[in-house]
Amino acid sequence: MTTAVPLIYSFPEFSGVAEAVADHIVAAQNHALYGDYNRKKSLSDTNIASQLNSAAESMRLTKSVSEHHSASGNGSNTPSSSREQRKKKKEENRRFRIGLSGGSLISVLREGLLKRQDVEWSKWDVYFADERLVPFDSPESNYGKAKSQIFDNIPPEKGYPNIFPIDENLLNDPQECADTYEKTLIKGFASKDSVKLPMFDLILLGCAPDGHVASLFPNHETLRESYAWCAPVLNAPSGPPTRITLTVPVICHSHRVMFVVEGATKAPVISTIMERPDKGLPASIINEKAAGRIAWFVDDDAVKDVVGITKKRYKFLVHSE
Ligand SMILES: O=C1O[C@H](COP(=O)(O)O)[C@@H](O)[C@H](O)[C@H]1O
Repeated sequence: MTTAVPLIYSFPEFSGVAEAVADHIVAAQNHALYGDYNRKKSLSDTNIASQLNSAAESMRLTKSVSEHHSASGNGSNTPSSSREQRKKKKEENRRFRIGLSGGSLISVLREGLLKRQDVEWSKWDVYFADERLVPFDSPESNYGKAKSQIFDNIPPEKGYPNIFPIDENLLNDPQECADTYEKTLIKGFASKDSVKLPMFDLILLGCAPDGHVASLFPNHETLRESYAWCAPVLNAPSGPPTRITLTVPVICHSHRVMFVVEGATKAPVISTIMERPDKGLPASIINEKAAGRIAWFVDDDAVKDVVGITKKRYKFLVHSE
């Protein structure tokens, strides 16, 4: 039985969810890139380091994963100016590393993110929380959907993210596909130092009516995977049967985890997640293990059956430009 009480932000309409989700993502982006939720684009400010709060800074330093910092070391006049240059270079090379789910989440992101001016797309590394093993041009492909609905619609002048889809040649071999995706993660998160788990800045999750999260299905053995970063799924009970998914330890190691769920069809499962954590649905497991770093963004329909939860009023973190 969990004692974790997640933050739940509820909105009357889809547009409210989309707006708040986008704000939360941009805040996470700014925090990852600049250590400050409200940091605006300019990188020329060499005092940026003083604006990093100590928690964010120590987090970055200790995790010491693949921040692609090639120390410049040239042209420095004094020790302090070369230190400044190295610091600046490091700041310029910072990436916002996000894990994306598919499904209904994609339209929320499309609605919320594309209209914003402060998404620094070119600094995003986009991985997938799960993927269905179907061709990218199938409407069932999480990558395909995200690409056609979001990434292909980013105005060119706003830059383009680094996107890491699965290897489309491995659709018939779920184990190999999962292993290969794990290697992609290792390259992105642990190329310099070995790390036990990758630490995403943010993982975005949906939740299906049957309670599955990413491609972690209720009662499936992948829920208990404690070693692999990425696991194959062979017999999903709904949608495409073969998939790969990030594992529970990886999701729960993320700096932040966001659930985005809307619609009355989700009301029964949300009520089970919130009121019967002992049922062990995947979302309840994540609520428990990532306690303190989880926020739910829902519409009122999705939480209409839940009694006795405290819904928070969302306070926008990023000042609009
Ligand atoms: O199969 C999947 O379903 C979940 C939930 O999707 P939704 O449309 O009910 O929000 C999704 O998060 C996951 O990425 C997807 O592969």
